[in-house]
Amino acid sequence: MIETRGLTKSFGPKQVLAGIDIAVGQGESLCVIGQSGTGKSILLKCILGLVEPDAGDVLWQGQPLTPARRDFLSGFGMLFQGAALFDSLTVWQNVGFRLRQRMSDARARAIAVEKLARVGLGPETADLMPAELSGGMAKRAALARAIADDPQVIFFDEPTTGLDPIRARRINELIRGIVTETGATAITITHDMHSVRAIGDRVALLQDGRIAWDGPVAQMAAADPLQAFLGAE
Ligand SMILES: Nc1ncnc2c1ncn2[C@@H]1O[C@H](COP(=O)(O)OP(=O)(O)OP(=O)(O)O)[C@@H](O)[C@H]1O
Repeated sequence: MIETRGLTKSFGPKQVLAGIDIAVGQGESLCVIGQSGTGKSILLKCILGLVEPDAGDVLWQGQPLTPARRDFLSGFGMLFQGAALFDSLTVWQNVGFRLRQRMSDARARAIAVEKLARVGLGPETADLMPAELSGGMAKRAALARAIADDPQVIFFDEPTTGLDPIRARRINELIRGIVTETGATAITITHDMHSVRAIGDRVALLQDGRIAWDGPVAQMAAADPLQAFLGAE
């Protein structure tokens, strides 16, 4: 279980997070939505320990995730917006990046090839360079990297950004399948309501620094605060 309690963060006079309380249970998939600039990325960075909140706590299994425990997060998976593959490494070296720190290249490569297969990329892609991949393939490779270490928690930052609707749908379906089959906890930052429907069990709306609505995806059609998002589709 990952939880935030009373997270606040300001930049100068601007308060971006004004007390965020969210809890995501083991195996649950939460989507955080909100308009551009509402602080979704800052919230994610606070959870990951990349930004220090002004106040509040991030808890993992009931215990505060202090800087000393942040190394826990190195075992978590992360799909970055725009894939963010390392240009100078091959696809399998990207996927096996963390694995290579604690096992032989042969073993890491075998796991990388297996994870690439899970996201629909054949073994022939393993030795390509990221520049040789299409946008959709790069996103898949990045997804394979996010799951390479069988993480308990996976963060997805705008997973469909830059993809056409068909590729976006395939990525959403892949994510949902992977989250379900691994039982991982998933936190997805998105403004794509198709992603919310495909990936999420629950959705939280971030607005004016607070969670304006938090509930099951199945109930969002009747939620007043979400109407602007649903109407924009
Ligand atoms: N290092 C920083 N210094 C000052 N302001 C910042 C900093 N980082 C973020 N902000 C501000 O915090 C607000 C929230 O930014 P954030 O990137 O979290 O928004 P977002 O909801 O993820 O937006 P988008 O959907 O466009 O990515 C923005 O107004 C941004 O300008």
